[in-house]
Amino acid sequence: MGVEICVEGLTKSFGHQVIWQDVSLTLPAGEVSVMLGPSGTGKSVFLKTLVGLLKPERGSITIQGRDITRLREHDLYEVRKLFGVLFQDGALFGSMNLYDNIAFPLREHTRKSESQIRRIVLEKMDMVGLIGAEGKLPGEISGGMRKRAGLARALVLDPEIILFDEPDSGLDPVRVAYLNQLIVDLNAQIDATFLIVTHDIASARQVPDNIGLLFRRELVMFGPREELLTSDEPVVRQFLNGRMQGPIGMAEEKDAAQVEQELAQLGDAGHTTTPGSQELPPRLLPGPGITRPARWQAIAEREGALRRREVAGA
Ligand SMILES: Nc1ncnc2c1ncn2[C@@H]1O[C@H](COP(=O)(O)OP(=O)(O)OP(=O)(O)O)[C@@H](O)[C@H]1O
Repeated sequence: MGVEICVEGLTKSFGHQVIWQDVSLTLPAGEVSVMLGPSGTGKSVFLKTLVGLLKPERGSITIQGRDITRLREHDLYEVRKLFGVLFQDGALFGSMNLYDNIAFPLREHTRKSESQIRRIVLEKMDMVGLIGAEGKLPGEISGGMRKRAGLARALVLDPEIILFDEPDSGLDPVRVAYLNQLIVDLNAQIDATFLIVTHDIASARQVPDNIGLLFRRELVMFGPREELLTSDEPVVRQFLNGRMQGPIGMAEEKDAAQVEQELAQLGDAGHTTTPGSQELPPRLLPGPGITRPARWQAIAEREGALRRREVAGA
């Protein structure tokens, strides 16, 4: 079972530039959460702060009863072993074949024998569909395969928490669909806590249990998928619909009068619609033969109730 991460009142700045402030959220154990936000709102900085690579100015990050923002380097090293991180480009070593890339954390951080390492590496390569590609160099394979190799490497130390930094960037829609299915299947199989930073709205709609949105140096919302997807909050709606009209501008936020005018022209002033009037798209389910975690029952009931309310209100 993955572990819960509890973030309270977190603030991160670089010099005078506040990246985000007073961020509070709980990533529930074993669930998949997605963090959205316009470019430059500090999503990657958030991931790096969670894993202890960046120090926040204020607030706490509690994992297994310890506030990791206050740990010394040695203790932090231990906590980091709970994490697997999939970086944007897979962060593979170009001169090593996939087998050696994936074996690397085991050789660095454990005393396992080469035969034990072989068993683990092949098991993880099998999970991500890379059996047969052990001898390939990163430069010889596609972007999608590199992501999957990076994911296999993030899995070898059996992490309790996996952070994904834009796993879908640079992939075509079909590869993104396969990767999303792999993420949902993996979460059902290993039950770790997942946090995914993405710009892909289709993925954000289908994959997670929870969604958060960073904007204007704050966490605008964080909550169950169905709450965000049916929200009438103008920033959330603009972002999830990928449109220009709304509070989010090209470089900065827009002024209130302009936003009001745009939303009125769109016939979509957030405050005049019925709360929760947005449609809830279906969730991506684990593939055939994969046992669904216990929480799926509760989620299905919650979403079913919401759909019934939608139908009754239509
Ligand atoms: N080490 C650093 N020192 C100073 N500023 C930094 C550092 N790392 C990030 N920043 C700044 O923090 C801000 C947020 O960056 P970050 O990469 O987290 O944004 P993001 O939301 O992930 O963006 P994108 O969606 O485009 O990847 C940017 O203005 C960036 O320049």
